[in-house]
Amino acid sequence: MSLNKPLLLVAACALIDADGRVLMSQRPSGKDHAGMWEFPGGKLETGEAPEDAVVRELYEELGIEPCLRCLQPFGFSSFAYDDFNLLMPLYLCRQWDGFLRPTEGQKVKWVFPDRLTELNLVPADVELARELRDRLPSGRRFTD
Ligand SMILES: Nc1nc2c([nH]c(=O)n2[C@@H]2O[C@H](COP(=O)(O)OP(=O)(O)OP(=O)(O)O)[C@@H](O)[C@H]2O)c(=O)[nH]1
Repeated sequence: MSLNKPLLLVAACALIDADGRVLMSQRPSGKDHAGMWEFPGGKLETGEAPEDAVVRELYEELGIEPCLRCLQPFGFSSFAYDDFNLLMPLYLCRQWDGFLRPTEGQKVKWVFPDRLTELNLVPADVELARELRDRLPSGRRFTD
């Protein structure tokens, strides 16, 4: 049971490129789960809608601007960390303006869906990565 813990609302996004690969971001040193991989995104600000949080966070972290209409709900993670319960919707996005420019010193990489679960993922993302692997085209048919 996960009683008496604060609920943390985070919104995240799986950016998908023309080859069908998903952008993953590595948590920088000094943060919890440093070195582990996660979807770009972040905490909701007070009163903020999850979609607006995704647009804001992607601009802040990666310098790109997804259009609101391009965010497609995919699923969510509900995960009990030691000190909070995480609730995190995940959106898919295939269209954005601007060029990828990680702004917070974080490493990012494009990953084919069938390789996502091989990453050292933050715990709350493991199930979502499996879902993406199973539901997205592998994206490798025309590249191998
Ligand atoms: N952005 C993001 N956060 C995730 C994911 N999965 C997951 O468990 N989290 C957790 O959600 C929490 C909030 O993430 P965040 O990126 O806004 O915050 P942070 O810890 O980097 O701190 P800060 O932005 O306040 O400096 C973190 O504890 C992070 O580990 C994910 O896929 N994306």
